[in-house]
Amino acid sequence: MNTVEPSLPPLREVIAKHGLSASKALGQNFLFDEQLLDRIAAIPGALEGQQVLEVGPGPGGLTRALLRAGAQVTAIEMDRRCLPPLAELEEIFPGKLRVIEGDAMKIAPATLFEGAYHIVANLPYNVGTALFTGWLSGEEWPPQWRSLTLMFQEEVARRIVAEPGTSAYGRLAILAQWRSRAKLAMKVHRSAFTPPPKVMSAIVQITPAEAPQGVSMRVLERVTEAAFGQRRKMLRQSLKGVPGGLDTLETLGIDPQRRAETLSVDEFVSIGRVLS
Ligand SMILES: C[S@@+](CC[C@H](N)C(=O)[O-])C[C@H]1O[C@@H](n2cnc3c(N)ncnc32)[C@H](O)[C@@H]1O
Repeated sequence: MNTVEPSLPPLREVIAKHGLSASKALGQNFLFDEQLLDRIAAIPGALEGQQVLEVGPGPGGLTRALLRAGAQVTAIEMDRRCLPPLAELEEIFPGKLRVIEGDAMKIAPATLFEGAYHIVANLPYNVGTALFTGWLSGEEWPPQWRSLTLMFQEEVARRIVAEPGTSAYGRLAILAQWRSRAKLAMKVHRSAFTPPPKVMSAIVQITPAEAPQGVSMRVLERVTEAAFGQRRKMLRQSLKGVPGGLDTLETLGIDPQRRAETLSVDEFVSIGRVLS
C-alpha cells in the first residue's frame, strides 16, 4: 500500500474550501476519518491494480482511501459541486482516477469496464437498495463484479445478511444469498458521519458464489414476492396466486402451513427450480 501520498489536505478543509454543505436530497453524509476510510477500503482485500467502481464519492474521502490502496478507481457522482475536489485528487493520483458526472441509477457499470471490477461505496441511502438489487439481479452469473462492499443503514444491512426465522429475513436476504455470500463486514457509528444520520450504519460485503442450476432469477423473484408479500400468512395462502405453487410444496414435502420466513434459502431455490 502507498502509505505516503503527496499533500492531501484534511477532508474537512476540502469541504470548507469548496463550500460543500451536505445536501439531504442527495443523501450526503460524509466520512472524514481517514483511518476508518482505510479500513473500509481494505474490506475487499488487496486492491493494488484492481478496477474499482465507487458510487457517490462526494468530496472523495473513500476515493482517496481506495487510491491509497492502489486501486484504479472509476467514480460516479451526481453533485457537480464535488467535481473540483475530485479533480484535485485526480492530479495527485495521475491516471488512477476517472470521474463520471451522472446518475448511477442510469449508468450500467458493465459499460464502464473491460474485465473484472469491485464495487465499493458509501451509498446514498435514497438509491442504495435500488442500486444493490440491480447489481444482484443480472442474468449473467458470476457477474463481472468480483465483490460489493457497501454501506447501508444498519437495518437494511441486517436484512441483507438475515437468516431464516428472523424478522429481518425476506426478499433482500434471498436475493443476496441464493448465489452469493453476504456478510456484515463492519458496523459504523452514526457519529462517524458529517452530518450524523439518524440511524446507525453497517457495511456488507457480497461475493458471488456458484449459482444453483436450473433456477431462473425471474421465477425466484416471483415466488419470494408472493411468499413475503403476505409474510404472516401460511404458504398455502400466500403461494395460491403462483401457478403450480401449492403442487410444488407437495412435491418437495414442504408443509404448506409453514410461513415464508421459516424457509431456508435452499428451500426457496428448490421451489424456484421446480417452477422454472
Ligand atoms: C453518503 S454520501 C457519501 C460520500 C462519500 N463517499 C463519503 O463516504 O464521505 C453519498 C454520495 O452519493 C452522491 N449521490 C447521490 N445520489 C447519487 C446518484 N444517483 N448517482 C451518483 N451519486 C449520487 C451524493 O452526492 C453523495 O456525494
